[in-house]
Amino acid sequence: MTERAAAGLWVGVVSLFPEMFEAIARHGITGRAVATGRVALEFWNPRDHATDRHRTVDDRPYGGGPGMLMKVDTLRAAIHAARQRAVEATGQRPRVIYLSPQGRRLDQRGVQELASGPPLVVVAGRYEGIDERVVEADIDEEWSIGDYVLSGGELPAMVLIDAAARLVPGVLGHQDSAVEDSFNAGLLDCPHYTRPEEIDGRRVPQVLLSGNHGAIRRWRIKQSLGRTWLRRPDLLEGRALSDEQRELLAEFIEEYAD
Ligand SMILES: Nc1nonc1C(=O)NCC1CCCCC1
Repeated sequence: MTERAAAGLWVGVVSLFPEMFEAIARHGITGRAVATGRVALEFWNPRDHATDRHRTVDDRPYGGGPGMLMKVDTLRAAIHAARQRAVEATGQRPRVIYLSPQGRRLDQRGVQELASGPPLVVVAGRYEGIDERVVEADIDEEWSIGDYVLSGGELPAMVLIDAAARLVPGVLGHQDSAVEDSFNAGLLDCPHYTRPEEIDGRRVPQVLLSGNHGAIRRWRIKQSLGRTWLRRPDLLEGRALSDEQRELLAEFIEEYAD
């Protein structure tokens, strides 16, 4: 029996392919978050607002050129319906998000901002996109998951929802100490190991088998800092390190130089 919880995150999704979202709504940590009601997902399909016989949801671009755009009236009807439902369900006006390569680059800080704010309505584009006047009139924020072009906004929407869902209290069973997390947040993860103790002659670092939890904690912080220094030094720029973190990073660098 899954316990019911108040939605820590309410997301309305506007998409022509709502069934794609089963990937996050029906599986794993996010699936359990939805099943327990910690994350509420509701869907609006512009096609359901089409009034013509062919249920048209695309339209030709002014100025010609290849491809189509999402039809304005069916898209706007879906956005407005989702927005209204957000207010009914949460008592708050939603933040309406559009995913596109033209948006602000999503990172963990951005995910934290979105997860801790008002309910979200996420609009997934298709074809060549949406009319700029809909962006101006109905979209509050445009976000990008990276500098590449996908076939639709559904996968970016799922990336955003997945990352935000993990920040909802109770979604991650193993909520570590918040303080530790905040200190190590924004660093690359340390290496992880599980059985067997040896793979092709490669052994698990002895410290992880020692049962010395203090040494294990320090080793993991040192590895996170060291990997960040090696692979993403930009994440360390301007970052305040604790005395312990500075010592551990210095140790890593010294050993690396040897
Ligand atoms: N990259 C991205 N980050 O967020 N979205 C992205 C994207 O590539 N989206 C494709 C969509 C954009 C709207 C028109 C149809 C294709």
